[in-house]
Amino acid sequence: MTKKIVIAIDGFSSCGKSTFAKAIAKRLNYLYIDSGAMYRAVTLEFLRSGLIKDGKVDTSRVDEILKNINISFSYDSDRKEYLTTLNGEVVESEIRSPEVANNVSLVAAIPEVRTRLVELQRELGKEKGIVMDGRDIGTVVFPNAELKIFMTADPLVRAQRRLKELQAKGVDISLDEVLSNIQERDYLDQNREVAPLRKADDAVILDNTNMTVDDQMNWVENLVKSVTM
Ligand SMILES: Nc1ncnc2c1ncn2[C@@H]1O[C@H](COP(=O)(O)OP(=O)(O)OP(=O)(O)O)[C@@H](O)[C@H]1O
Ligand SMILES: Nc1ccn([C@@H]2O[C@H](COP(=O)(O)O)[C@@H](O)[C@H]2O)c(=O)n1
Repeated sequence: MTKKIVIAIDGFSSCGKSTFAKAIAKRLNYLYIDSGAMYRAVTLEFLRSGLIKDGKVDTSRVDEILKNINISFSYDSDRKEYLTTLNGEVVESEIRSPEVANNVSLVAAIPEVRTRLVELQRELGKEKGIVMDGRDIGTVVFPNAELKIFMTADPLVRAQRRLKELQAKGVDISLDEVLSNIQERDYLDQNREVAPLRKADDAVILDNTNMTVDDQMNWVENLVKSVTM
């Protein structure tokens, strides 16, 4: 009999956290939660409400909007995808837009936003049997997670992977633009005052620059066994 655990995956932008987290969740039949999608959904709502102008957030209406926001996830078995829902609307492609990517780290630095989302994330993980990826999952959201992984990869390799993905979706963007967004988000995420991106002391580092997803699954197998048996 194996015990259900919490697996926290943190790391830099676009290094493959969600790809890896989804594969682990599928293997273990666990719930997968993309905490970045929650910050992206809040950013989309702020943009739609006109709260973000010239790289600044009008903080006077943040509390009011957060009070009325509803974010949830569903698994679409036809598309074999997890879909993020904002106030009843599936916003999976909208939250991946360059506009959201360019503003999300600004929004994620607002303490009220983090308080609200951490509360939701803890609620989702209270039954365990969950893999959650993000920036502060092992340090703040689930400091007692049984398995913590901190992911990294060469920034240029990350940008090339992301570019390929965006181009396949028909997004017109250059490698330089993708790379500078990744580097800017890494900088803002590591240097904000509240819950900055950092490796938890008890996290295991995974650099997947030269690894396939299958290599990563082989790498994690014994780690999972060691904490679930
Ligand atoms: N080991 C790998 N080898 C090659 N490509 C990969 C690997 N892991 C993930 N990818 C690809 O890299 C891109 C980014 O992966 P993913 O979206 O999982 O990253 P992420 O860390 O969750 O990103 P974000 O920080 O934006 O949420 C995707 O196109 C994915 O298919
Ligand atoms: N736990 C988290 C998760 C994400 N963020 C912020 O959201 C941005 C988007 O996340 P992705 O995982 O989709 O890249 C990210 O750059 C962070 O600013 C966060 O702060 N905490």
